[in-house]
Amino acid sequence: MTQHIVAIDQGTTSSRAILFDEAGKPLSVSAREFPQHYPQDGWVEHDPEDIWRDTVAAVQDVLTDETVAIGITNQRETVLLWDRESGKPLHNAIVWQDRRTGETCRRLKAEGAEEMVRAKTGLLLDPYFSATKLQWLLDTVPGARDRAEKGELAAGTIDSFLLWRLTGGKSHATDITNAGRTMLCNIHEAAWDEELLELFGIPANLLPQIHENAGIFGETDPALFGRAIPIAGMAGDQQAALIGQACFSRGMVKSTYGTGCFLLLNTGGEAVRSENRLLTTPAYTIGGERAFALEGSIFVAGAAIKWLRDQLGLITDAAESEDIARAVADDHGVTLVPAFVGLGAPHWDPDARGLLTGLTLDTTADHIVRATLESIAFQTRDLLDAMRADGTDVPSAIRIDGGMAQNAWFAQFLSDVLAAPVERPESHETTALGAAYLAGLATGVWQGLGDLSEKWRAAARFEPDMAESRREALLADWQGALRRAMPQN
Ligand SMILES: Nc1ncnc2c1ncn2[C@@H]1O[C@H](COP(=O)(O)OP(=O)(O)O)[C@@H](O)[C@H]1O
Ligand SMILES: O=P(O)(O)OC[C@H](O)CO
Repeated sequence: MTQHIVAIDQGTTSSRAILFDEAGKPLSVSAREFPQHYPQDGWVEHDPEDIWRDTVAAVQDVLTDETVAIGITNQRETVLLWDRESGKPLHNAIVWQDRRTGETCRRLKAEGAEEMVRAKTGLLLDPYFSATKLQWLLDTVPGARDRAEKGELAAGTIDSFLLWRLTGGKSHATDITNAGRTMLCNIHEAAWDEELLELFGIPANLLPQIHENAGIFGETDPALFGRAIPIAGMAGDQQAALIGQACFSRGMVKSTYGTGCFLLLNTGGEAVRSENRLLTTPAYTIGGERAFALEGSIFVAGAAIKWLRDQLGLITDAAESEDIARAVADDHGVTLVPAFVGLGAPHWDPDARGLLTGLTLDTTADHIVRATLESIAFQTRDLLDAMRADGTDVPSAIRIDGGMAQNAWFAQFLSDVLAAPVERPESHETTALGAAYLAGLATGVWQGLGDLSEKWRAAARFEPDMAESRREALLADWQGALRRAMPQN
């Protein structure tokens, strides 16, 4: 009997549904881009009703009678509050890129909270994570804290909101990878932590139950798709990409280039603590077996290409950046630091802002486009250097995916700058594939991780092809520009 799985991939810029067959082959895709809201400098919001409407429509587009399960993967950290009775959000969701709680984080650091937070969560005190965003919602939305204390409200990341809505309010759950990014979860115990809840002023009754990644989270309300379909897997999108890339052994690494760039190194059952400002994060728990990862998070990757298109009008679509980068001999000394929402790993500077250096009268728009692509490779290099400095074994080849990975010029430049081979898999939908794998493991479509590893194939491999002297010169320019983007550091 044919068995299909639908993966929901709710990303920062688009909501998608992808139908997979038993071979892990994508059969159809439905995607909808949705509006970003920037109410103030450094603030980023999403309307949860946009996300909900687009997700349901995308699932309806691809669903077949043979679909046996749904998996969910999502932009992480983005958080919202909703009414348990009506299911209505109280406010827009506050997006992971949002910096409005920078001051709160600075205060908590000054009060000496960072060590306790790091030891329990593996995270650094930065506005990136959900806890201070949720605290802001409770303190700012009129009546929210009172209603929360009376048990009238629910909170959660996007996975949890979608699950609630898809199950008609029957299931309020999340998975360990999403919980691990809230800054409220003790990742060693896989449980909400009282001391953290108190620090951020979050009532425990707001929060979902934490589950393993592969298992039955609930069933869809039959009113939505004509029948009840099990939701059998959930994971944050970067962990789902790690699974979709079959990085199941300690020492395997993947780097995903969507809105941001996230490099995850599987560290097996050990939660490795970084001395170089990387994050320690749950990778997955499947069948009781826990894996952790070291993560480097860059806030702006594909978002910089979107900026070239939407704000500067230098390109008309993202793919055009590839031909432009090839058409010029070099970047003509131009360097971009895309610190549009501060800088993430390994710098963690919420106050850094974007910078373009090396401009001359003969700089062209094409040089700026090329410098934008280059900046994402330089940031990845900084992450790998931090991992090496932590003494972890960085593997011989890096597996890449996400929208930007389709850009072959970028993939080659990345390999040149990293001085390491870069591999791109057959599947373009690696994140969604990871969510499908989880749902398929829980429903017996696939038997175990070994089964999934065998399916991974490199469709393209990029070998380093740049003189060492040139690489060093480019990296020196990058480091110089980076220092200027963070004057207070
Ligand atoms: N060929 C390309 N070259 C460079 N960037 C690209 C290309 N195709 C897509 N992108 C960028 O990739 C991002 C979309 O990737 P995706 O993985 O769908 O992101 P997300 O899940 O964050 O919404 C966009 O920011 C887009 O600008
Ligand atoms: O939307 P993406 O794919 O860039 O991913 C967002 C991350 O999960 C944020 O941590």
